[in-house]
Amino acid sequence: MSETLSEPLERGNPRAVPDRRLAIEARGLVKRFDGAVAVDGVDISVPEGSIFGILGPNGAGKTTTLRMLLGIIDPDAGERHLLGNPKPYEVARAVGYLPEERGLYSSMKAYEAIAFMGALRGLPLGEGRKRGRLMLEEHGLGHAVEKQIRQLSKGMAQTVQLLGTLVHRPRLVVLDEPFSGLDAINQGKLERLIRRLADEGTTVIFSTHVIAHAERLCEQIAIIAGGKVPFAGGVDEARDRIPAQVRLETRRGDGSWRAALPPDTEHDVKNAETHLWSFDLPETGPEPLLRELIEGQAGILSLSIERAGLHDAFVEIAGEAAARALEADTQAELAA
Ligand SMILES: Nc1ncnc2c1ncn2[C@@H]1O[C@H](COP(=O)(O)OP(=O)(O)OP(=O)(O)O)[C@@H](O)[C@H]1O
Repeated sequence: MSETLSEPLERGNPRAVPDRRLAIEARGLVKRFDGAVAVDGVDISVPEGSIFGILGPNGAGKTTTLRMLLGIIDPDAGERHLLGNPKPYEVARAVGYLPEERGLYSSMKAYEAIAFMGALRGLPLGEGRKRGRLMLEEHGLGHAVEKQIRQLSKGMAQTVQLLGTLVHRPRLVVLDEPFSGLDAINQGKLERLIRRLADEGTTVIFSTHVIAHAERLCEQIAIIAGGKVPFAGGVDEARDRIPAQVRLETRRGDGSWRAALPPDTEHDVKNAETHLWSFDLPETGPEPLLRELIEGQAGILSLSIERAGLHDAFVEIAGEAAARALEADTQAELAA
């Protein structure tokens, strides 16, 4: 039986991993702005201790969804439990939130800014100052401890804000587009930090329009487009929506084994001795195929099975328009 931190929501939770508590459980979330639907019936289940990505283009409804989960705004319909509580603001002290709009008081010193953010989540200021100094040093910003925010680069200020999000040691960390505005080196550092948090048992949910971050980091994702979630589940499960591609080289061009290849197999002859075949891996998997090839003496020269990436899965699930929108967001960010 799946165990939740709370009373299970009425509509059940078919995708929950058995025996794993849920840090977030939301069902049927709807939000309209001025009559226009921004989020249209979103279901999300985030297991405790996991890294969960909300992947979709700008305007898809990522921020609105996160804000509803956190209780910053109320949904027009649907319900959500955050750390088992149907009133998310009641567990605010156990949550760290990095909003999409970055900003710190520019006259504050870096360590004070971190302590201030911790104090907003119930951490005593003295403890926050101590932790702030330590965290800055640990993250290679020891030289910036006493610097005012206005003296820092944009990337450094963003790191300070991220540390302020974590200073009270939240059980759940919610990051809205955390990679935006960071250079490649700092993006790598952030990926490592997110992994470390999860290793320590912290649940991390982040939104992104960059497939690579979701693919590298997440155990589970929700794909969101036009306010709807056409897929929520494991990254591998999403990739398996597309058949793996088989590329086969054989010495022989005919034989009983040909019946094991799908009818739409592409066939090419490299030279009289080498036949090339490419096709979708049959649903029965590689073993029966290999057996036929071996028993039929096809003369296997090489065989590779390439699994689909999350990009192809995204196109399959969300459609080409959404995939193009993701790409455009990434290009726009690079140009900025
Ligand atoms: N406060 C608001 N008032 C009116 N419309 C809003 C408001 N907040 C969001 N929207 C609209 O809701 C839709 C979803 O926006 P949302 O910010 O959730 O998307 P997003 O996926 O986070 O994209 P982005 O990364 O660009 O913020 C958009 O059409 C947006 O214009």
